[in-house]
Parts: sequence; C-alpha cells; structure tokens
Amino acid sequence: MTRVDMTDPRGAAVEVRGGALRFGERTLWSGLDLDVAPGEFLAVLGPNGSGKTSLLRVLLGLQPLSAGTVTVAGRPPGRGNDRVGYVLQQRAMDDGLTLRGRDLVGLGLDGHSWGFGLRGLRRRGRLIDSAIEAVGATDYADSPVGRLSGGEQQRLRVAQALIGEPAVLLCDEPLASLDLTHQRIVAGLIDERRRATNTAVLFVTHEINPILSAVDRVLYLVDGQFRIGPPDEVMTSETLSELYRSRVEVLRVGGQIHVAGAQSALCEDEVHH
Ligand SMILES: Nc1ncnc2c1ncn2[C@@H]1O[C@H](COP(=O)(O)OP(=O)(O)OP(=O)(O)O)[C@@H](O)[C@H]1O
Repeated sequence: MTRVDMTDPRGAAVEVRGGALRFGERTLWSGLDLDVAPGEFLAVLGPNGSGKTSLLRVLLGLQPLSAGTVTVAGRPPGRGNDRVGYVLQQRAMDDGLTLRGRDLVGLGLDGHSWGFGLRGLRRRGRLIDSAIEAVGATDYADSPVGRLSGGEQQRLRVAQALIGEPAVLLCDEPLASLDLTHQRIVAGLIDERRRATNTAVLFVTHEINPILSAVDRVLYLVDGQFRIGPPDEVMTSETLSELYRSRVEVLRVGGQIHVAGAQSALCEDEVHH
C-alpha cells in the first residue's frame, strides 16, 4: 500500500541524510540524519568548535558536505535557493557605514520580483515599513546603520532576514551582544514569525534559556558526537554526561536550564556568574 503523507505537502524544510563534515583529519560530525519540519524550531547547541556554524554554512551552500546529502526547502542549498533567510553572528558594522536602516532591510528583498514602476516600488516600500515596524526599529530606520548600537543593528538584520518570508530561517547566535530585553524581543519576533508563516528555524546558540519556550527540539553537538531530541530528553545530566564523556549536571531552576560540572568545554552553557 502506498503511504500518502497528508500532514504537510511541502515535506521537510531541511533534510540531511548521512551528513558528514571533515576538515583534514578532523571529523566535525558524521552520520547526521536530520529532518526539520516546516514551522519547527530547532536549537543547535554545543561547545566552541563543535561545528554549529559549519552546519549553517552547509545549509547556505557555502560549505559542501564531506559525505551525505542535504536539501533545504526541497532544493539543493546555495545560490538560487531563495527560500532561505539568515541572521548571522552579530558583528558591529563599520561606523562609517552610511547605508540607512531601511536600505539594509530592503536588501532582504533582492532577488524577489516586484515588477517595475511605481506600483512595484510602493509595494516594496510598504513591505519594508512593516518589516521595520515589526522589529520596533521605526525610530531609527532612516539613520546610517554604522551609527546604531549593536542591538539596533541586530533588530534590523532580523527584519532583513524575515522580509523575504523564508521557508527556512538560519540564525547564528543572533542574541549575542543583545541585552536581556532585546534578547526577549528578538527571540519573540522569530518565534512569532515561524508560527505565523510556518517557517522552520535553526537557531545556533550558547544560551538555550532565552529561547527555551520556543524550542521544539535540540541538536547538541560535542566533539563529533551529537544528540537530537526535545529539550527534556537532550538537556539531561545523563545525556550530556554521555556526550561530554565526563560528569555534567543539568539543573532546572525556575523554568530555566543550567548546565554545570564539566570543565572549560562548556563555557557559555555554564551557569552565568
Ligand atoms: N573551511 C575550514 N577549513 C578548516 N577548518 C575549518 C573550516 N571551517 C571551520 N573549520 C573548523 O571547524 C571547527 C568548527 O567550526 P565552527 O565555526 O563550525 O564551530 P562552532 O561550533 O560554530 O563554534 P563557536 O561556538 O566557537 O562559534 C573549528 O575548529 C574551525 O576552525
């Protein structure tokens, strides 16, 4: 009997089969089978150098797999795959950068066709305005981005990533360098959007707590090993001790997860002081 999948006509948003990534002698990960469903929020965790950013680079088509296959929104990753949006690690933009906030956001529409003439331009303008409003950046949208604070720049980057209504949104530590209030705002926006438009989110982070309420599953990478599952299954003392090959304590305090007990490898995942 043929099985017909009625649940989602678009299929997996991200599909990796037997994925491996090696640099020289070093295997970052191998045997990775990963399906991310439309609308799913996957947190990608792991210590420095475990290959989190490299995984996003694979999904962006910037880094070929050493073995295995990958599709993003049903297509090979890379140029021409306009169904992917991304927010990369926060880096302060050159303070001489005179590009205005709204122009930065508008770059997210490049590759989309609005037709020519006034109507197309007006539609584009309206989309940019509403994307800027959604991230609460209206007040500084006309300022040169080089003069904005890190948090303000980051909100504009989120607007730029979301304006193209991607099927898959890749986020590489988008909350780093934001204060707690803005972490909440940016995480909330991304979560809201994926629920509204069924966007799959892959979110690389060292800190799961600001996004814990949004996370469906965790991919935890450590030194070539990984686990995939809901936070309650992966973020346990038992699972993380296995992954780190040393005793790790996972504490749940006030709805938050704190990981402690391993040495330096855990860095930012440890309880903050
Ligand atoms: N093109 C490359 N050639 C050789 N080594 C590379 C290349 N790209 C990444 N690496 C190495 O692969 C490892 C994983 O890098 P990656 O940036 O994916 O880690 P990460 O988990 O995102 O780390 P962090 O938490 O520090 O951001 C690093 O040791 C890095 O130096």
